[in-house]
Amino acid sequence: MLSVENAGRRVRDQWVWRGLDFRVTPGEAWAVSGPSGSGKTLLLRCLAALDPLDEGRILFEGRDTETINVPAYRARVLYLHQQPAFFEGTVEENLRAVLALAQHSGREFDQAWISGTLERLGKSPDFLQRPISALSGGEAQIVAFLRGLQISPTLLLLDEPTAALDPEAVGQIESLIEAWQAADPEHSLLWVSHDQGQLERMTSRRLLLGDG
Ligand SMILES: Nc1ncnc2c1ncn2[C@@H]1O[C@H](COP(=O)(O)OP(=O)(O)OP(=O)(O)O)[C@@H](O)[C@H]1O
Repeated sequence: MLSVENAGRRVRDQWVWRGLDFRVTPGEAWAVSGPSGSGKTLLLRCLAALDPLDEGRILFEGRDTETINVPAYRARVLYLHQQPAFFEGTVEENLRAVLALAQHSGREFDQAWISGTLERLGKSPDFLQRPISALSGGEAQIVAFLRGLQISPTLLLLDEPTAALDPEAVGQIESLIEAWQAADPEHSLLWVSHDQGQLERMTSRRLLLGDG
């Protein structure tokens, strides 16, 4: 699914990582670990086509991400981080807004999936009408996941999405991701987390970035 070949990234004339070579096959869940500053976020941003490499290449389903159609790529490869951004309005308005983008034309708001998922997480039906500004950090992260997962990505790039959440919210996000992974044998992820217990629960392969 994803092939990283001899990848390197410099910041201020110093290599953060170099000679990075690994392949993610469909269905795999990878932990990305390493000390602070070892370039974990930078790696996920490069994989999400948000930052360029300085050498090497990234292939997604055999195609070089340098030459790929970026909006179409981002519909398949979803980057989720600690502080999702929303516009003012309700949860439902924010979920629907994504579907109005050209690259998702033809995709309908899936009321049954959204309601069923919220019910499993213990959220009442009026959750969809809550203003974004009234959500807790954990609830906002649930909305960010619903917003992303409704467009059926294949690969999730998770950059400490639960780092600032209480244990109940962490459990809800983890169950959401488990259900997503179980729904399709192609669904794969890379997860940056400083929580070793979480990485042991949620991943089975490990990429360790060194210090410098
Ligand atoms: N946009 C940028 N401009 C300049 N330097 C950057 C940029 N992004 C990252 N860096 C630097 O690159 C290095 C790697 O940063 P990165 O955030 O990827 O590390 P990390 O392993 O995710 O760290 P942490 O575990 O603390 O989140 C750091 O030295 C950081 O200061």
